[in-house]
This record gives sequence, structure tokens and C-alpha cells, in this order.
Amino acid sequence: MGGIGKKRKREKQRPTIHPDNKYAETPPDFAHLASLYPSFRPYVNYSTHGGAARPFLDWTDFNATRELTRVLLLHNHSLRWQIPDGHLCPTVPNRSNYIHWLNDLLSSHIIPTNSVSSQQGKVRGFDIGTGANCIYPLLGASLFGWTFVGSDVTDVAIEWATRNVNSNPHIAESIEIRKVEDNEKAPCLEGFHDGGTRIDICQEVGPSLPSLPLHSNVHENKNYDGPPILLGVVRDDEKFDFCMCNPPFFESLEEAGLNPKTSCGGTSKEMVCPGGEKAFVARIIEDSVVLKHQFRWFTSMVGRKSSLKSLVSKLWEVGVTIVKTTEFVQGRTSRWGLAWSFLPPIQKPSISLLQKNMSFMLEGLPRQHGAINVLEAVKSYFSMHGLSCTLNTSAFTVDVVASKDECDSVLKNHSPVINKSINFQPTGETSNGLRLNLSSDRSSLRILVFQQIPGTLLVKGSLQDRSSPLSGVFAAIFQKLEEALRHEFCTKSA
Ligand SMILES: C[S@@+](CC[C@H](N)C(=O)[O-])C[C@H]1O[C@@H](n2cnc3c(N)ncnc32)[C@H](O)[C@@H]1O
Repeated sequence: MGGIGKKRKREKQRPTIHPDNKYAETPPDFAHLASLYPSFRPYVNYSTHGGAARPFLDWTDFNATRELTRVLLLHNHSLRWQIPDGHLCPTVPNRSNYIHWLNDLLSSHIIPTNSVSSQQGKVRGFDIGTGANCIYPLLGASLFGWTFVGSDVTDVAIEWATRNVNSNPHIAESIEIRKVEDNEKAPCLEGFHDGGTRIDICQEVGPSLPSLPLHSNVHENKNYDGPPILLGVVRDDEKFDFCMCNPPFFESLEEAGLNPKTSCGGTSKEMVCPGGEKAFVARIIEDSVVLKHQFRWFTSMVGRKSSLKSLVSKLWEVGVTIVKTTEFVQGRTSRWGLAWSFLPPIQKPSISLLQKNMSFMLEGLPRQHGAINVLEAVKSYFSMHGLSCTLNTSAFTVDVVASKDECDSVLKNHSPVINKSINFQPTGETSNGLRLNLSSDRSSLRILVFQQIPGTLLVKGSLQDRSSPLSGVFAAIFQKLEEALRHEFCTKSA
């Protein structure tokens, strides 16, 4: 009983719909829509189970789901829309979640806004594989006034996406539909190794690509060898605030299968690519390394948690500065949003100059990752950068002593991979009070780790005093530490 109760409680706590989503409070009212739109009426059935007649749709009927999407886009977004039989039919609440999450990212000011100049001050996005439905550009333009390039490889997608754009003259100017040539191979990526053998995946075209780290885990996976995705499609002089993608999730038609409980359509071109979503998004990551100065945010939807995990590792390997993930839940289906950037995160000067204490939480840690492991990782992080630090296992603290120059060099370096087995020689003793070798240009900061609840740790950082020479870099150092710990403990435990 207790177990079931707990499970229910956990299910209730699962993230569901974005709070700004139109359907967050009130799901679509089928009876009301049927009363307004006669074409929708034939698809609404009523169950009399339990007294009151409750409207419902037959989700296995493609025409019913398509008509629902059509009337929702018309009713709630004033958008005229249609797709051909059998093509992927988007659900509006689900696709809106991605758009709202993107809006959160863009307005978060985590990275500079002016580093990639947008067209006439308007947000500009690139929708990879916009599909016949062109759903993301239509929603993004209508909800937030964004402008878009929507790309696709199939003639049918290009024809119907163009038709959907032109049916909405109020936003048509904001959306360009761009054909990706299917007969071209994506530009070659060099430098991947498979068991020590160098593999050149295809013949190189366009700008040369940097070698990726040799320990890239991509050799475990199938490589993408389809048409270009970003590189070769985005023009040299173009800049975008973001790219987005709902990739072909599956490796084969068999894997795509048919969910007998729903009928959202989807042709093989829409649903399947060799290597599946992992290969497709891995290629977006590789393209992003080359196009890092042309986009503020790169994002993609991911259909499997296992893909998310390996893609996040790949991102850190290629040297991104930020990774953000989110979970989109609709009914019983989960999808994940993955975002990354190569821009330096904004280090808020007001905070770094004034703030003496900072903290963050590490959540969802597996049992084997306790406070001591995190403390050891903190010590390892700083000592790998050459800073002297002391771990006090009874007080759950690490005291770090550094000069301003040493801190600056930490900030200039890429985050090192935390190596928990590193040997470190402490330079001083600490108990509750600090007793470290502080010369005049050196100062100390203390990191404390507390267990909040099982699986959740609070990491606190505090400067010895506000006038410390480290006060100007404290926030930035602490942010770097947070990224390194999240990378070590949160992505690997995902
Ligand atoms: C899962 S569908 C997504 C359609 C739409 N964005 C949505 O969310 O419903 C994937 C789309 O990617 C397109 N596609 C596949 N490879 C592509 C490539 N290299 N460049 C652009 N589009 C591609 C497919 O034709 C298909 O329309």
C-alpha cells in the first residue's frame, strides 16, 4: 500500500505542462470546440459512464487527431493549417511546451543577448526538419513574434510547409522555408576513432571541421550519414538566436512501429534516420562546433533518456560552456529538451563583487554519491587547477586558498574533468576556523556540502571576507565548480 501511495505521489510530482502553456490550466474542451466547428463534430464521442456525458476522441483515428490540431491552431492561435494524409500530426500542447521552454532560455540572460545580432531586434530561430506541419515556426511566430528559417529534405514537407506559411499572411513574412538537398552528403567529420582506427565518414565539403576528442564516445554509436543538417544549410552570413529540432527518433520503421493507442501519423522520412535520434543530434552537436559563433543556443528534442545521457557527455567533450536539459511530459510520454551554447555565461558583476555566500543544489543523485564524494570532487577540482585546498571530513568542508591570479587562470581554463582518485598534498590544517597559509595576496573560500534529503545535496560557498582579493571572481569560480559537479554527478547519474 505504502509503495503504491508513494508511487502515486511521485507521479503527481512529475513535471507536466509548461505553466505558460495555454493548456496548462484547462485542457482542450472537445464539446465546446465541437459546438463551434462543425467539421470537428463527427470526431467527438460521448461516454455516459458515471452519469454525466463526457466527450472523448478516438485517438487511433488519424483524421480525428488531425482535425483536433487544426481547430486548436485556429481557435487558440488564429492559425490556418493543414497536412496531407498520413503525415506526422503534431499535438499542439506538446509542441507549445518546447516553444515556451525556448522562450525561457532566451529571456534567462544566462548568455549575452547581443553577441549574435538578431534581425531588426527580432528573435530569429532555425527549425531543423520543420515537416509538412511547420508547427514550430507557426507557433513561435504567433506566440512570440519570432522569425524563422524552417528546413526540410522532402519535397512534400517543403510544399506543405510553404502552403501552411502562406495560409497565414499575418506571419508569412516571418518564416522562410528552406530545402535541404537530399542528394548531398553531410560534410565530413574527421577524427573519430573506432578501436584505434581513424574513420573518415564521408568526403569533406564546405568549411573544414575541427577534430573532436579522441575519446569521444561516438564510436559506440552509429554515425549519421544523411543529408546536411546545419552545416551546408546555414549560410556564412546568417546569425540565429537558436536552433530547434524534433529529430527523426527511430533507427528503423520497425522500431518506430505503430502505437495502437494513438494515431499521429508519420511517414518513414519523418520518423526514421540511420542511427536514430542519437546519430542525428550527435551530428547537430558536431555542426554546432563549427557554427558556434552563429547561434546563441543550439537545442533539440530527445526521445530517450539514454540518448540524452550520451549526448550530454558528448557536449562536454566538444567544449560547450553551458548545457541545459528539461523534461516534457504529456500523458505517459516523456521527451527531453537539450540546449547548449558555446558563449561565455554572463558573470553578473553585481553579484560577484558583493556576494559573499552562494549556493546551489545537486538533485537526483544516486545513493552511492554522498556528501563525501562531492567534497572529494570539489577538492580534486581545485587541486587539479593547482590551488591549495584542504578537506575536512568531519566539518564537511573544503577550504581553498588562492590568489586573484590563480583564480583568473582557473577561469581561463576549460573545466577539467574531475578525477576523484587524484592525490593531493594539503598545505594547512583547518578545523572550524581557518588556519591556512595566507600571504597578503592570497585569500580563502570555503565550500560546504550538506545532505538535504537522500539524493539532494546543498553546496554552499563562502568567502572569508567581502574585501578579499577573490571577491571579484568568486561568483564565476563558484559557477564553474557548479558546472563541473553537475557534469560529474548529475549527467552521469541521469
Ligand atoms: C519528426 S519530424 C518533425 C516534424 C516537425 N518539426 C514536428 O515537430 O512535427 C522530422 C523531420 O525532419 C526532416 N529531416 C530529416 N532529415 C533532415 C535533414 N537533414 N535536414 C532537415 N530536415 C530533415 C524529416 O523530413 C521530417 O520532416
